[in-house]
Amino acid sequence: MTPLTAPPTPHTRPFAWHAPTGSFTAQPLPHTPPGLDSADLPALGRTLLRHAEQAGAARPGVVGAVPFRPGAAPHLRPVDLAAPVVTRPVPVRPVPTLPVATRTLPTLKRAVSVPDAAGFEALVAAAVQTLRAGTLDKVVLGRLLDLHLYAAPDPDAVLARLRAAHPAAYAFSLPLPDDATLIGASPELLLRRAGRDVHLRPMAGTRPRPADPAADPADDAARAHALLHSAKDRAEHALMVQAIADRLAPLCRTLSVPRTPELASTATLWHLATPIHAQLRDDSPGVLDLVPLIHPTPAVCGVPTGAAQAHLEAAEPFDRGWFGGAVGWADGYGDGEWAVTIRCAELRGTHARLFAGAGLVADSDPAGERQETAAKFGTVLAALGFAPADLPDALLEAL
Ligand SMILES: C=C(O[C@H]1C=CC=C(C(=O)O)[C@@H]1O)C(=O)O
Repeated sequence: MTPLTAPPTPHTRPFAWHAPTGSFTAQPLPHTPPGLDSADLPALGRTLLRHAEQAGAARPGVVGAVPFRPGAAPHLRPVDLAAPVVTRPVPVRPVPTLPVATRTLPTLKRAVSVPDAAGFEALVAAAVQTLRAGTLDKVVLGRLLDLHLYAAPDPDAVLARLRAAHPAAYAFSLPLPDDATLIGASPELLLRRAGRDVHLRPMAGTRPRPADPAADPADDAARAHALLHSAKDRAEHALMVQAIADRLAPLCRTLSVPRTPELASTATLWHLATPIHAQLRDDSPGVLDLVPLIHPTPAVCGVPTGAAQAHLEAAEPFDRGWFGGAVGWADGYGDGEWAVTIRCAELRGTHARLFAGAGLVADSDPAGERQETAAKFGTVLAALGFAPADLPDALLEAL
């Protein structure tokens, strides 16, 4: 097993993308085009695709991330998608057992959550009042967890562990400015465009799985069943699907939206998911036109979008940055694949900033929603070496 420490020089690390449909890594091409701070995703994409072509790319492409806040600048880089693309599916590998020597690494100096556990529950309770008053139908409240570690985690080793534990996820590692890396394993496909075919799989509704689902399959199945038949979760899910379908419909020749959601599992959580398939009316909207149309979905923001955004601006005591945005790639034909940036962290030296959110409706329970965010932090925590059954007290208090 690769040790968790001793990272290679961050700016030489490529973008890595491991999706159920295929995997690749791509080194950003050297670039100096102006306008890189543009918030206009399609225009920025066109500029960088031209640049990739001029730099001699055989298959010009862009990779990067879109922040949560609409209007904030994306982080996009030109790449050559020709050589490094691997189209076969990622092999499903068993979760590795860590040797004892690495299991205890990296040691935790300090853990701080914003808001802290009590603060988050208070924000949920306040949001529930607003939801009951009827001005909002749903809002997704986020938290961050700052870990200060004695040793800097190696992003490549963290990504390898995320992939091993979540083989069906969209696992990514994106070098950011200031030697930081955005890393995660998102279960949620924002959208994939291949010609006129567009696929989405939005998620809302969550239940934790037992610590070892294989050891207690009946309990695991009962939790999944409870989620699938929960009126609260189904209502929250339906709001989201409707909002996404409404945004897509004007561009589509056909739009297939199943009436009932399906169950989706990660290693630790059950979710409700709806696979949506659309056929575009024409070739003109590329994936970089569609991302800003769909984002932010009610899976990360709320319903109605404007009121939910205003609520989050006022309530969340931190800037989400990339959390709740989108991460992925696009090519010169307008095809590409983007995941919702959740179950993620920013790694910067010995500092790891993790993010998690929970979708709230009028009958949400503050303690339950806080526990849900703790379970969602668990994706990256485990990849950093913090096993759920063996969390340090300082971390337990912060969760
Ligand atoms: C916002 C997150 O998850 C979203 C995706 C699936 C289920 C969710 C929920 O049940 O609240 C969230 O909408 C997160 O992981 O931080």
